[in-house]
Amino acid sequence: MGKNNQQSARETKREAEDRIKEIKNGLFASCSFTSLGLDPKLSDQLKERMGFEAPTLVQAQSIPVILSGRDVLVNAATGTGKTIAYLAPLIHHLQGYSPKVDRSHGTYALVIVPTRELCLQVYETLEKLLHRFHWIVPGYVMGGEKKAKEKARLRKGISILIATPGRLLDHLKNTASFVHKNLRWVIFDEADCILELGYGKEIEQIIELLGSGQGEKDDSVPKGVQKQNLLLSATLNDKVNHLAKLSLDDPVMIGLDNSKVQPNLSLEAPDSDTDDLVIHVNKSANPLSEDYGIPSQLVQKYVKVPCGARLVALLSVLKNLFEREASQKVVVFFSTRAAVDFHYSLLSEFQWPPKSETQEEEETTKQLFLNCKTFRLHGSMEQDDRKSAFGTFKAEKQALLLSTDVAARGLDFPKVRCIIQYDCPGEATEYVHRVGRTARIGEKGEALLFLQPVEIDYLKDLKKHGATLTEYPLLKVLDKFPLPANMPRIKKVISLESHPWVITLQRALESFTYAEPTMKNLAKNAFVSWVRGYAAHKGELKSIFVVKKLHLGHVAKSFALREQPSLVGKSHQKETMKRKRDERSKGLQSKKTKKMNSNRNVQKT
Ligand SMILES: Nc1ncnc2c1ncn2[C@@H]1O[C@H](COP(=O)(O)OP(=O)(O)OP(=O)(O)O)[C@@H](O)[C@H]1O
Repeated sequence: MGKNNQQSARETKREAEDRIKEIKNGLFASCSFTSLGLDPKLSDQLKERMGFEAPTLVQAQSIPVILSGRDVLVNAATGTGKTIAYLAPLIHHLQGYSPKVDRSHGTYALVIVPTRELCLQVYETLEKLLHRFHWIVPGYVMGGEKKAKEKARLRKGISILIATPGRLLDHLKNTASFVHKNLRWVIFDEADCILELGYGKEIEQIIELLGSGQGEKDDSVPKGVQKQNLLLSATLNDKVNHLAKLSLDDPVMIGLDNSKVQPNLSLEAPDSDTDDLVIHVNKSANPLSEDYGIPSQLVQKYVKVPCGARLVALLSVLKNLFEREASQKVVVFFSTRAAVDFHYSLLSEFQWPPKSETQEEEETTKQLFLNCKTFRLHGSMEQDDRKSAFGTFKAEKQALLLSTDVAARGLDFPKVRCIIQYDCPGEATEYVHRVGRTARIGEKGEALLFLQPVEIDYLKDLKKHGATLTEYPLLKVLDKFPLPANMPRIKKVISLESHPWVITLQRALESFTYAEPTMKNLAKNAFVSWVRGYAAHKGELKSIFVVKKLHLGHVAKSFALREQPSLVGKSHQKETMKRKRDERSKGLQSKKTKKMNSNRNVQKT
């Protein structure tokens, strides 16, 4: 590199660093945790144990209001510190109780989250925060754990309980020793997601069983000690209206424009004396793009790839990323569990250069195509494997995580530099949460969305929600890879599929898949589930993601298959036969229920 080039590279780096500094400055409030009203011991804990020098803006806005006892609806970008914003005020109150909080008092606060991983994450944060307040006991209950053990823990008493909705409802109905008569706080973290995952009915029952609905407050009790409910997400939208209506009483809205609040909802700005408590985030101080909160330092790109070259493009992008910077973490999102399994096995075993070219060479010269540790995460893994993948990926410095949307919400993996959405996320809210796994708390981050040429209109949908993406220079990246010696040099590549690197890698991938029956089966299952998932896009997106527009032979290529497998796999046949048998015995099911069942078969998370 020439002197001038070196100097301009240094300047660009400095500029980027200055920008990040600027963003970080805009993300934090210029006050202390104590000045927000938190107990000095708790503020010290935040500083010394957690390393938090100052509150973030959303914390500075939320903490005093939550401390005041008002119900609150918080809408703030991903990675801006919402967890502390609600946990700190609870701990502040509980540590000051006299007589002291005791296990025998049962549960005082309940945090409801949509996924098991988020449940564990919030629990871990809570444990750290409670280090100095050992008499306040944290705990969690969630699907996949042994119920008997949870019952025993509940019997002993848990002061602050983190829970997923299904398991919580189960305990509320069946665990007599679960004491919640002192319950004061119910918090819905990722509120919109809880509803999107279909937990609406469970939540209604939970609110009823707990007596935490908005109509059930006792007006004679002062605000500071009566029941208080909080709802939080980066993408609060009209779907949350029902839950808000059900659970929030005269709430303060933080980070919500009036335009986002539905007129038919009982969430009008509180009248007269409480008017001053309605807070609107000052967008110039808060580094968010308009609409859904996307961190402004996030570099958002899309890559346009025809279906038949998708797999090669993914592997090439990943190789380029890890060769550019070995020490980094990347998350790739897929639409189905089977797709995660296939790509995980492929990346864990596929070697490069491929066998045929190195037959004469020593075994040791071959290595994995991607030189990094690879993990997977999805909903049908064993609970222990899920925990271990989540925990290890979190701790690694250089690693790749392949996941379904189970990792899209709330998870805080430190130092993730790039998010790749290999399969489209569906609604823009999901796009926002997936990309939100990077660029957290003012850090740098990149996001790359894979689109087929027929799907390009999806960009317009994202733009409507404030996400503007620029094109990723795929051809330039492909040109960087050394061509195999036996390939003719082509001066001008006409299409991506005719690129010699794409041809060679695709052939090698197909040979690899066909060499192992297990691998081929994984590919076939992934193909079938992917096509079904594609057909399950909802609403307006149905006109963008149209199965009929797909060339299924090319889709097969994207799973390293030479020909298109039958879309009716054996397991699907078995399921269909079983369903028909059940239907015959139960009488005819309604058309609607059948449709719901077939959608469930896609196993998206
Ligand atoms: N005041 C602070 N100073 C420095 N870091 C902080 C502060 N508060 C929180 N963090 C850190 O910021 C990261 C993001 O926080 P958190 O997970 O609560 O974000 P979030 O807003 O809930 O994101 P999401 O919407 O994705 O769930 C975490 O690693 C957390 O430890």
